[in-house]
Amino acid sequence: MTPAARAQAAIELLDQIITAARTEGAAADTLIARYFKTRRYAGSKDRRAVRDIVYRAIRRSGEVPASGRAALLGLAGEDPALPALFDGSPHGPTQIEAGDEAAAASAAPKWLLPRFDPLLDDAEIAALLDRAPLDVRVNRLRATRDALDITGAEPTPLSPIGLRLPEGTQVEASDAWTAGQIEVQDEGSQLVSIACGAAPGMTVVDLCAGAGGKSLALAAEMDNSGRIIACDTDRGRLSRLPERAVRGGITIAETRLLDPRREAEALADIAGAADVVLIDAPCSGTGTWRRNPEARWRLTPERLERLTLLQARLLDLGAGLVRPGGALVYVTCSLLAEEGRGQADAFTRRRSSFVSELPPISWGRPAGSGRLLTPAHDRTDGFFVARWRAPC
Ligand SMILES: C[S@@+](CC[C@H](N)C(=O)[O-])C[C@H]1O[C@@H](n2cnc3c(N)ncnc32)[C@H](O)[C@@H]1O
Repeated sequence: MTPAARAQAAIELLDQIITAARTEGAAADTLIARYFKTRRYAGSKDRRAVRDIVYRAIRRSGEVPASGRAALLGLAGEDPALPALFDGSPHGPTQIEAGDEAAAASAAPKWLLPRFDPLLDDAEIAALLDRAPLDVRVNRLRATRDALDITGAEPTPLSPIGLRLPEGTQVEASDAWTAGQIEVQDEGSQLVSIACGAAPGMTVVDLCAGAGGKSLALAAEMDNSGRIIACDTDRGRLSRLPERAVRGGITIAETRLLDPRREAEALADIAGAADVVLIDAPCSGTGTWRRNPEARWRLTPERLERLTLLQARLLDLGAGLVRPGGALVYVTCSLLAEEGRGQADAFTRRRSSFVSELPPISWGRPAGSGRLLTPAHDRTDGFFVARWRAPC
């Protein structure tokens, strides 16, 4: 492909990504993969170059751009190599005309800025668009961090069970991954799993387990002894957990598919019985923009309101599963006050018999009754974590 044809491909992809963001359609990565599946003439260098342009254009636009062309023209204002590619050649973008719209640069949608946790200033918000490192969690059941020999791997600065790998490492092609010794997991996600305080022999409910990232980490903390009930309403995600558990040598995790709004019925047999309940709640994902910058284009005030209502409902549901004296842990990969400290304060007001306690960790910063990890301060994905002790 010529450089101009790559620019045109980026415009077409950005148009698709913008439409998908408005209509809750497929993720950018999926759209990019589909696009190239039907364009076999594009070699790996072309695909890498187009992908790079697309993601640079996404990262610099906090607001949804008017079109793919506007997104790229915005980027062209900052990258001197791009304007010349609007050359009107057969496969390239048409020439730039006076009045052509160019997307403005910003880190986040304007309506969202006042809703970030007060700890986040402009520099912290800008850092949400930095490039994320590639972290893996070492599975204590299969290996120790010191004994693993992976080219270029460095210990993660905060997590005692993490390794940071060179960008582009093909983790799933490695022997260590095949042997269940490592799992891809951001350092922040490892730390909030440790903050649950799960120990051997416990009964632990992971209420929003997804594909089991944190369930597997909890199982390792528990030395594969006890019981983990991993729940989710998404059949596709939850169905990936058993295979991952087998690879990691984990036998204590069972999955339970929940029917949205009828979760309590499916959990009646374990009401008041769990030593630890983890609620890794669905959220805006503002703490993971480094990996999913287009998530900013998908969030709307209405969607955020639906999420905060669901988080409150899941907290109340989780509270009913904790045994007397057990722990309730609330985690979000959000850096918005209403999904973090606001949600925790509202729960403490609703359920005053649950005593808020600081998570047993030293990383991050206190944020209301919980702690906050941010890319700028901790070099991890953003997380809020809070913890309560149930009444005896
Ligand atoms: C932040 S993700 C969980 C990520 C996962 N714990 C991990 O570490 O990979 C939130 C999950 O909540 C699930 N969810 C949404 N509504 C739910 C509900 N009513 N009950 C339980 N899980 C729900 C979503 O399907 C999603 O998988």
